[in-house]
Amino acid sequence: MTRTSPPAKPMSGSSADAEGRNQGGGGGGTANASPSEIAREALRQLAVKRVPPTPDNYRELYYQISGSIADEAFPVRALKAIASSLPRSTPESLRLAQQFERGVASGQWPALKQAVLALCEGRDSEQRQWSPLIRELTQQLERRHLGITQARKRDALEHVLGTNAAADQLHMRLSALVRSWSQTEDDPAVKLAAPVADKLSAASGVADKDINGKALTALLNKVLTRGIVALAENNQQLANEAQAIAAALGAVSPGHDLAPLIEQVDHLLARAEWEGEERQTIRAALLNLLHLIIDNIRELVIDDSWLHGQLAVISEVFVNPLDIRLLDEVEHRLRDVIQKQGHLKRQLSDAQQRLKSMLAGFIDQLSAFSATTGDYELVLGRSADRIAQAKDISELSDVIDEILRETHNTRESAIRSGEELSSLREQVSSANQHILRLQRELDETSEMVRHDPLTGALNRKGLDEALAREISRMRRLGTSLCLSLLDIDNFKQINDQHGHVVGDDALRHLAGVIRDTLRPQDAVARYGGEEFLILLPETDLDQANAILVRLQRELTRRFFLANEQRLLITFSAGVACLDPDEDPLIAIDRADKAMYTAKRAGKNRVINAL
Ligand SMILES: Nc1nc2c(ncn2[C@@H]2O[C@H](COP(=O)(O)OP(=O)(O)OP(=O)(O)O)[C@@H](O)[C@H]2O)c(=O)[nH]1
Repeated sequence: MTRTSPPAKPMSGSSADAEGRNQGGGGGGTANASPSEIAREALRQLAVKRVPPTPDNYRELYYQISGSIADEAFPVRALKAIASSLPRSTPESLRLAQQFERGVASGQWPALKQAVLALCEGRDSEQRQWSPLIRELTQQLERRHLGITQARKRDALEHVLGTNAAADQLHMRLSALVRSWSQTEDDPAVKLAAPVADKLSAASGVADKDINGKALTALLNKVLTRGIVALAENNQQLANEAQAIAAALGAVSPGHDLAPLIEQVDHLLARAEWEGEERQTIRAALLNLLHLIIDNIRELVIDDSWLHGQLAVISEVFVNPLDIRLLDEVEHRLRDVIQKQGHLKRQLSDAQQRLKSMLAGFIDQLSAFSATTGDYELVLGRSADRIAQAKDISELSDVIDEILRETHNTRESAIRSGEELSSLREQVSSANQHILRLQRELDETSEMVRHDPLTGALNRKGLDEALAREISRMRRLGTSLCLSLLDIDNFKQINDQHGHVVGDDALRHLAGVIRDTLRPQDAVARYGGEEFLILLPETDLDQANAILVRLQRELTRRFFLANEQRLLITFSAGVACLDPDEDPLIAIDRADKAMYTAKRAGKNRVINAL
């Protein structure tokens, strides 16, 4: 291929630009013709062929005539147009556009090639920058910002996306949006609720945030209507506010700005906190008052050991953290104290009344006796005068008769007084005995009120109270309540071999091990001779079974000593869980049947009831 000079354009203008820039060779077909001859011939053919004399047509004919190949012209103008439309919004895109411009200005294909390659690479790397932006965008969309609702965020995003901006501009605008969100604080209310939302999401297996949002709203509604309203039982205003916020929450539609509601909830919670603190203070003051009253009663009843015992138990309750079961126990004990005090007061006033009337009788007797002896003294004085003045024996015999008669009367009266006084003394002593007997009877009955005197476990009355209390707790709190009936194995044998006293000790031992093994909230009652019933609140059937098995193991560790001989006490047990609406007697019956199944199956085992 021969290199030719660029054909001069027939018209002036851009030909100068083209000159010297064309590279590569062109061969002459008319090898001997000079360029000007070829040019002339090309113009002639344009006219002959009636081809429009455009530069391109001229150039084509020129090369046909010369028989050479046209060097491609460097398309400066077109390239400049491209350069002007290159993006320059980011420093990087500006740098690339300028490099491209320099490539065009150089008129050199290699420089332009470099600029185009850099441009392509820049595009690639810009493409790669979208990934972190999209990741950050989704994160910020999910975050809950203080003062920016989700709806507002969606609107802003919609606005940016809806502008049909070029990719780099879109990138720039989205970056700015995401940056503004990321610089906004998190909403603390949502921070608090987040773990709950996560739990709900995990529990339901649904990651949908809308569903979580609804669940959270429902949850908050419950907190307000049940939690706060219950807490504010003595503060109607607080309760009303909680109800009002709950109602407003129920009316919230998607996209609603929650910020004012969140602020109200914040305020409400602060007031509920004060309410709680005030209650704590009142509770502490009431406890102090109760302490004071108990101390005073204790000082007043110096001689009553029973009352002292009861009061000691009550005082103990306040040493430990308050517990509803213990308070229930205190209430029952206080009732017993009040009842006992009432009895004692009545007895005391009866006894006082009787002693008063006895004393009055005694004084009457004394004065009657002294009146009699006073008369006797008068008679004696008078008789002495008459004896001194008597002139003969016959006069004396009248005096002696009178003395004898008065002496006899006085003696009769003294005997009568003595008898009456000793009868009075007997009455006082019998009244005292009566008071003592009453006192003893009261002591015994009060001890028997709710506990079995042999084992210290609850008796039937105590069991009934504990059952009623636990069933109502179960229904109120929706918890589970299990019970177990256990019966000592071969107890008759223990009695027969070691005697009844050892049998009693064995019962006491078992009751002690049960008490030590169970939790404080569990209750144990003696249900029959060698039968015990255990109440296990907040326990399901498997847990109850495991507790009884643990009790069996504990009994193998803690031997019972019968006359220094180690005896292994075992039991068979049936376990049943109460259905919320079930009659407790039916549940006990089910446990009883399971216990008999355990006996028939070989004893020393625990079986769950059907
Ligand atoms: N020492 C003593 N024995 C009692 C008391 N109450 C019941 N018993 C005795 O407990 C025994 C129960 O005997 P059974 O009903 O035959 O039962 P068992 O020997 O344990 O046999 P299984 O239950 O089949 O293992 C009887 O001998 C009763 O007299 C009590 O308060 N003290």
